[in-house]
Amino acid sequence: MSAPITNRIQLHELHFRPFLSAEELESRVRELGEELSRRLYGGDPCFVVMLKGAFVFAADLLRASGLHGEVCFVRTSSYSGTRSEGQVKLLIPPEAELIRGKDIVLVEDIIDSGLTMQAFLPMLRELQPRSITLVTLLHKPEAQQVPVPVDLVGFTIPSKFVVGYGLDYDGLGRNLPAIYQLDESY
Ligand SMILES: O=P(O)(O)OC[C@H]1O[C@H](OP(=O)(O)OP(=O)(O)O)[C@H](O)[C@@H]1O
Ligand code: HPA
Ligand SMILES: [Mg+2]
Repeated sequence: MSAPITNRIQLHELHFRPFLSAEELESRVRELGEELSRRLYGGDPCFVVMLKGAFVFAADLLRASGLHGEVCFVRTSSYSGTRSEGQVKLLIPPEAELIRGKDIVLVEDIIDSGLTMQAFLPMLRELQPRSITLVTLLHKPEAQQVPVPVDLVGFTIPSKFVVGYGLDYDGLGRNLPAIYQLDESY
């Protein structure tokens, strides 16, 4: 039998404590979906989802928004364990023909140092979208090293490593239905 989601968990050598419950996530994602739908009413949206971390959030957000539009997946990578390596690699680029002239909803799971968005936004702008609305589930303002034009934030959180609901520690934890925070007392 699997452990209840309210308990502490261990991924590899690190311990994590419960931080945001599945119910809190569901309710905030519903609000974000409604807000997006208000902002983009009458627009011509295309959702750009940042893999891998944003896949769970995006699945819920897109359904909550009720908007019609294509979905495009992009993959960047910079994290090794709990640290950004600084160098942002574009592993899966966006489909240019889905971006040009569209109102892009850029879906991120987390803005931490800001380096991923700092590297990716110019690449996206080069494809000439009509507009970009950047939505992130989590934002760590105290960890941010560079400015990022964020439009919608689910939760502003402290500068501690988190996992679950799409976010990983070294590949694990993405399928947890709630979000957990690193417990450094172990
Ligand atoms: O603001 P930053 O410090 O750049 O961090 C945010 C980015 O880091 C994570 O991606 P990661 O590179 O770990 O890839 P993943 O989504 O596949 O886990 C996360 O999903 C964001 O895309
Ligand atoms: O806190 C985090 N958790 C998981 N992945 C991340 N990528 C940037 N910050 C984080
Ligand atoms: Mg990651």
